Amino acid sequence: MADIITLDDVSVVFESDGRPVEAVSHATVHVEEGEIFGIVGFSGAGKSTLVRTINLLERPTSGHVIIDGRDVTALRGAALRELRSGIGFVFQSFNLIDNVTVAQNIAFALKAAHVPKARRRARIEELLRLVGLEEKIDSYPSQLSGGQKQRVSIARALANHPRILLCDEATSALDLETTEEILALLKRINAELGVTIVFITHQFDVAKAIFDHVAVMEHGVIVEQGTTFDVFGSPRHETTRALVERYLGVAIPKQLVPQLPSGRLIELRYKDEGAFEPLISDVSRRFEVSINVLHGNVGYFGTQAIGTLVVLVSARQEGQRGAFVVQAAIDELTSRVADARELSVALNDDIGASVDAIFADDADGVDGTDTSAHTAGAHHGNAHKEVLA
Ligand SMILES: Nc1ncnc2c1ncn2[C@@H]1O[C@H](COP(=O)(O)OP(=O)(O)OP(=O)(O)O)[C@@H](O)[C@H]1O
Repeated sequence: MADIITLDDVSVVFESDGRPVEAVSHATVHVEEGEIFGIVGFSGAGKSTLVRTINLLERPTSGHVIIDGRDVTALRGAALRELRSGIGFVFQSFNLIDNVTVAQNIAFALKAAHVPKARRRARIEELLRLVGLEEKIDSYPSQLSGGQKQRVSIARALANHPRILLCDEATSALDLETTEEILALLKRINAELGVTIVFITHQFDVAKAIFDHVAVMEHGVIVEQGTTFDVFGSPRHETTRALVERYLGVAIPKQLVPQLPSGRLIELRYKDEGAFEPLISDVSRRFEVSINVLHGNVGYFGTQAIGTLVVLVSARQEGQRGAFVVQAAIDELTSRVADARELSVALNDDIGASVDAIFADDADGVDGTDTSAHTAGAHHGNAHKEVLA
C-alpha cells in the first residue's frame, strides 16, 4: 500500500526560556493509505508536536512532510489552507463553541471551505447521521454528554471529506464504555469511508484495539515502530517492553517466592495460541529439567493473540551438571518463542512503577477481549492447563 503521509527525518525545535528544546528529533514515519496509525509514549515525548507537523500546525525545523507524494513542508497561504481542509483534527477536549448549536459548530467548517449556504444543512444532517446524532442538530454543546460532544467534533472534522483524520487523545476524556463507542465509530469511518487515521493515545487498550501500525516515542525520538502485533509482541526497546510488561506481563506475588523450588524464572512471550504446551513438555523431556508454569496471560490484538507465561526451570539433578542443563533448556525455550527474558521479583516491581505514567488509567480491556489466567500459587501441572485452556 502506498504512503499517504511520509514524515522524512522531521525535527522540531522550540525555544523555551532562551534555550532550544528539541520536541521531535529526526523522526521518520510512513503512514499507509487507509490504515489506523498510532503513536504512544510518555507525556512530553513529542507525540502531539509530531502529529501537528502533518497539517503544518507545527512547521518542522528540518526534514520534510510529504502528503500523497507531494512535499508540502513549505506550503503557505491558500495552498496551505487547502491542504488543511483535507485533514480533519479531533482533540481530547472536543473544542466545540459553546454558545452556538451543533449545526452551527459544523457549519463553521463548511463555511471555511466555501461550501454554499444552501448546501450546508443537508451536509450537516448527513454528517450527524453518520455519527448517530441526527436528533441533536439544534442542541447546544452544554446539553450533550462527553461522548456526544466527541461525535460532533468527529462530524465537524469530516465535514469537508478529508482523506486524513488526526486524533490527539480523542478518547482520553471519556469513560471506558464511551471510549468503546467512539473507537467503533472511528473504525467504521476508517473502513467505510477509507479515511486514514493517525491517533495519539496513552491508553494501551485503545492502541491494541485499533492500531494497524504503531510508533513508540521517547524524548522526541521514535524508538520503535511496526505492526502493532509485532511491536507489542516482540518489543525491542526498553520503553516498549515496559509498556507491554505492565499490561500483558505478569508479576509473581512476593509471598509466593519463599515457596518456590529453586530454579530460574523465565518469562516467555509468544504470538498466537497453541504453541506452548508441546514446547514446554518437549523441552522438559529432552533436557531433563522441570518446567513449572507459575503465571500466564493472553492479550488479543484484533483476532491475534499474544501470550505470556512465567515458568520456573529447575534441574532434576544437583550441581554443575544441573546448572548446565537448565541453561541449555532456557536457551532452547528462548529460541522457540517471540521474546523471552529472565525475571526477578524486584524487576517486576520496578517495571510496574515505571510505566504507570504512560498508561495510567487502563485497568480493564476496552475491547473486552482480554483474558487473564492468574495461576500464581498453583505452580504445577494444573496451572499449565488453565493457562493454555
Ligand atoms: N510551543 C512550545 N514551546 C516550547 N516547548 C514546547 C512547545 N510545545 C511543546 N513543547 C515541548 O516539547 C516537548 C514535547 O511536547 P508534546 O506536547 O509534543 O509531547 P506529548 O508527547 O504530546 O505530551 P503530552 O502527552 O503530555 O501532550 C515537551 O517537552 C514540551 O514541553
